[in-house]
Formats: sequence, C-alpha cells, structure tokens
Amino acid sequence: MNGSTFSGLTSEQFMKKPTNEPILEYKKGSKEREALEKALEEFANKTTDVPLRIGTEKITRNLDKKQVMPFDHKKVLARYTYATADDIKHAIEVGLAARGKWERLPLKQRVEIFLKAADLCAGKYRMALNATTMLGQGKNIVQAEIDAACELIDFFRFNSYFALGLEKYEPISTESSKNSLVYRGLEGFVAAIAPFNFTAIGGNLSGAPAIIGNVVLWKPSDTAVLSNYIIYQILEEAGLPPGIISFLPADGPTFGNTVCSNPNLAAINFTGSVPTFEYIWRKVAENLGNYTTFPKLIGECGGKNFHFVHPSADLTSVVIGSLRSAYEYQGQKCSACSRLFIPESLWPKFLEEFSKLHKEIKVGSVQDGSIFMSAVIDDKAFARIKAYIDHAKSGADGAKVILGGTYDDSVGYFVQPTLIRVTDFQSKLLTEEIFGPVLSAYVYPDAEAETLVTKIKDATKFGLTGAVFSQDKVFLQKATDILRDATGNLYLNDKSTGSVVGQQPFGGARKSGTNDKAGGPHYLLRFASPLTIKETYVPLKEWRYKSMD
Ligand SMILES: NC(=O)c1ccc[n+]([C@@H]2O[C@H](COP(=O)([O-])OP(=O)(O)OC[C@H]3O[C@@H](n4cnc5c(N)ncnc54)[C@H](O)[C@@H]3O)[C@@H](O)[C@H]2O)c1
Ligand SMILES: N[C@@H](CCC=O)C(=O)O
Repeated sequence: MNGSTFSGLTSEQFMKKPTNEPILEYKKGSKEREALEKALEEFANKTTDVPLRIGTEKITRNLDKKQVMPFDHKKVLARYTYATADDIKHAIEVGLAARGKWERLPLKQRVEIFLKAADLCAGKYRMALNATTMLGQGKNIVQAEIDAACELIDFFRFNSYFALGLEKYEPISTESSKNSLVYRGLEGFVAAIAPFNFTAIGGNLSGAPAIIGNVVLWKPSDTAVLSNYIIYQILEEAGLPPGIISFLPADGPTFGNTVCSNPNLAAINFTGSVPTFEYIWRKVAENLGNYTTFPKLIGECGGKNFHFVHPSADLTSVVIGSLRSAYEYQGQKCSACSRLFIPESLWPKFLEEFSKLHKEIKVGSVQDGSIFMSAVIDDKAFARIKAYIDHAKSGADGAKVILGGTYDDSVGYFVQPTLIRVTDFQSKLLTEEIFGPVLSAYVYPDAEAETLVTKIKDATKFGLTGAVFSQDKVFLQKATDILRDATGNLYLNDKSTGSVVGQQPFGGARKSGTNDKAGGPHYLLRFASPLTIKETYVPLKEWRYKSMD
C-alpha cells in the first residue's frame, strides 16, 4: 500500500492490528441502556417486513412466514417470504453478472466498505442489532451485545486486517523474473447458510467471502431473519454494490438443492448442525460432474463439549465456568458445556455451590433486564430438549435429574436450567448434542482421572470445544496431549464457550466441522483462488541441459 489516506487513516495506520470492540455494560440508567430500551420498545411494538434482496430488487410478495419472539410466541417480530428456486437461480445470475467488476476491485476498496460497516454496527445500528437479536433469538442484553454488536464488528474489522495481511506475502522474484500472487475471488458464487444462534455468524459467513471478491447468496435462518437483515442493510449503507450479496430467506432443502445443482457453485460457507452439513455435502457429491470448479465446503457444526475437572481444580472456577458455559443463552451455543466429568472428592461441594447459584438464575422475557436466561428458540428445539429431559426423568441409563428439569411452552419456549447425574458413560445424554440448557454430570473415582481423559478422547463423534480444570500443571500438559485430536478449541482452567475474534480462532475437528477457524487469519484464504504470475524478462533461448554436452 502507498501512504495515501484511506478511510481517513494513512495506510500504515490502516494496517495496524484492530483491537476487539469493547463490550458495553448496560447498567440501569446508563446512556446505552436507555438507547437499547428504546430500540426494544420500537421493534417489540411492530411487525417488521423483511424482503428478499436480489440486485436492486426488494421482493415483498406474499409475506406469509413469521419470525416470532421465543419468550412470547404469540408476538410476531417480522414477516418474510421464502425465495423460490427461481428467485435463487435469478440471484445467481445477478451475482455472476456483478462478479467481474467486484472481484477486480483493489482489495483496499472492498475493505473500506467493511470497515465502514463495522463503524455503523458500533454506532448508529448497535441498538437495532442488539434489540432484534434479543427479541428474535431470545438473548439477554449481554449475550446480544457480545454477539450482534461486538463479534460482528470484530469479524468485519479483523477480516479486513487479515485479508490485507494476505497481500503482505510476496513470492521471491529474481533478476530475470518477477513473481506475484493475485488473490482472486472464487470462480462462481458462494452460498452462505447461517444458523439462528449467532447474528454475527450470519454476517461473517456472507461478509468474509465478499471481502475477498466473491459474490454471495446469503440464506439466513428462519429464526434469525430480522437481525440478519439489519446486517444486510448496514452493508448496503456502507456501500456494498447491488448483486454482491443477495439476501434470501428460504426453505432449507429448496435452497440447498438449488445452489448445489448449479454448475457455478464455488463454495458453501455453512454453519449449523451436522445432519444439515452432511446433506449438503452429499448433494455436492451427487452433482460433482456438473461443476466448473471443485466447490469448497466450509462447515462449522455442532459439538458435545465437556468440562473435565481434575481433583486439583479450583472449584469456584469450575462452578462459575460450568454454570455459564452450560446455561448462558440457554445452552444454545455450539461450544456450550453439556458434559461435566468431576471427581468424587469434589462432587458434594460442587453440588452445594452450584445449587446455590442455580437458585438465583432468573428465566424470563428478554425485556426484563434482570434475567440470566430466556426461552429456547422454537417449538422444535423445545420438543427436542424436553425429550432428553424426559429420558433422564425415566431413569434410563442410570440418569437422575438433580436440578431443574421442568419446562413450559404455554407462553414462550421455556426450559429451566437442568443438571442431570448420569452413570452410564454411553448414555445419549453424554454423547448426543442437545443444544439446550442441560448439563449432564459424570462422577468418577479420583484415582481414574487419567484413564477417564483417555476414554473421553474418543467418546463422541464431535470435536468442537472442551475444557480441563486442574492446578496440577503436569496433568494439564498430559491431558492436553491426550486430547490433541478431540477438540478444535481447548480451554485450560476456563469455560468452553466465549471465543473472541482474533484471540481464539474458532472451529471444530471431526464431525464438528472443517475447522477453518473463523476469526483467524487463515479463514479468508478459503474464499480465494490465488493466481500465481511469473513474468520473465529475458528471452528463452536454450533447450539443452549442460549435462547433455
Ligand atoms: N461450530 C460452529 O461454529 C457453530 C456455530 C453456531 C452454531 N453451530 C451449530 O448449529 C446448530 C444450530 O443451528 P441451527 O439449528 O440453525 O442449525 P440447522 O442445521 O438446523 O440450520 C442451519 C441452516 O441450514 C439451513 N438448512 C436446513 N436444511 C437445509 C438444507 N437441506 N440445505 C441447505 N440449508 C439447509 C437452515 O435453514 C439454516 O439456515 C447446532 O448444531 C450448533 O452446534 C455451530
Ligand atoms: N464463538 C462462540 C461459539 C459460536 C457457536 O455457537 C463461543 O465460543 O461462544
């Protein structure tokens, strides 16, 4: 880069590593709390219409789908429509027509749009992002702030920084030839398929490929349509040209089948459950002979994350960390702790301390600032989580509900934070992703700590996050080595959730995903198709080797 000004900064300042967006506290009476309450009131008292967005078109026909508030499911937050297969094909054509110009822009110009978007998220639209995430996805104030505001802002700023960083590497040139690398976007289009649980993930799945020069079809989750559409509008206001990202709420299989059967599919950027990713992967395999290029498949999926507690562990950290990891956002983080392995010697004290805090957990509407938890996302999630709790209540697998275990969907999809003691190591409570506020504890004899870590290593098909709590450094090292292949993100003496962009690049191993580490420097390369150019200055004259003389 030269020294000219860029986003009001010199290029040298521009290249400076960003810092993470500070998390606002929203204390009662604070300016930010007042602004948030105003935004909550505004969005809660109306139903917002969300169109399909393709190029310059806003399509609002037949708004027959509803996004409801999970904690009060009679209330409709937004109305939207599903894109048909024809809409999706049209968006592909519009994207491909816009691709050439966008992909050839200097990276700096694309980055500038995303930096502007980050500023809009941090300022003008912060409360709209948080309020729609709270009302639509059932997050409390802090959970919305760390996701919809801070993580999204961080994704836009750090992705910009990491993308520019790619261009720092220059291949070696010689006196007779110059070598260079051009980070082209992928040839074709990228389909970004987003989950409901993190607003920021929707922005990253679509935004990261676009920064690199791709055109993107963004399918938000049905239960996160409004917050995701606010991001779309922010990108538009920041200067994203029409056609680069299409916004396409759609029926999952209709979207999946349409994009996977198109010869121009260049990548799927997916976050969601393992079965959905496997479905998409199979569709791509079925269509393999039809593609112009091998589509890249980037998928971040579920987990069965654990806290392993060694007898030497600091118990307060275990209690606080487990409570937060298992119950924050109702356990609906892919990284949420759902298995606790704890030694006999610590179990009674753990239970005493954990129960005290458990009693203090308030569950309710997100409009009540004093709640710790709200409702789970929808009726399907409610039924799934309830079935696991009922399984435990039936006494199957030697399971026993110790705390919580009640649920009620008459007003909202409420499930109380639940602790289950499980004695069967193979129990589905210890092997399947529940994705709700259910923590299963397995109590082990102190002397078997190392044997148990070895058993945990291959106990599930997942490999997302895990935590080891131990004051014994030698054990910590040994456990880290044993668990080397068992997670993508390992935490030592910390909870298994809460990764921060730029600090803990995130992604799981095994069936938890392709482990491309969102929020890290290498993620962006997945959306590039680098072109190496060698230019030789001297004419080619000799074809014989010296050894032939
Ligand atoms: N590893 C991570 O980084 C990470 C992050 C967040 C969530 N998750 C995982 O996501 C899951 C929760 O999210 P969810 O309930 O939204 O997941 P999901 O798999 O139900 O849906 C994800 C997206 O896929 C779409 N979809 C469904 N069927 C489809 C099909 N046949 N073709 C194409 N798209 C289809 C959905 O409409 C949605 O937009 C959990 O398993 C969680 O662990 C993982
Ligand atoms: N970044 C999140 C995980 C996202 C999955 O839902 C965390 O680590 O808490």
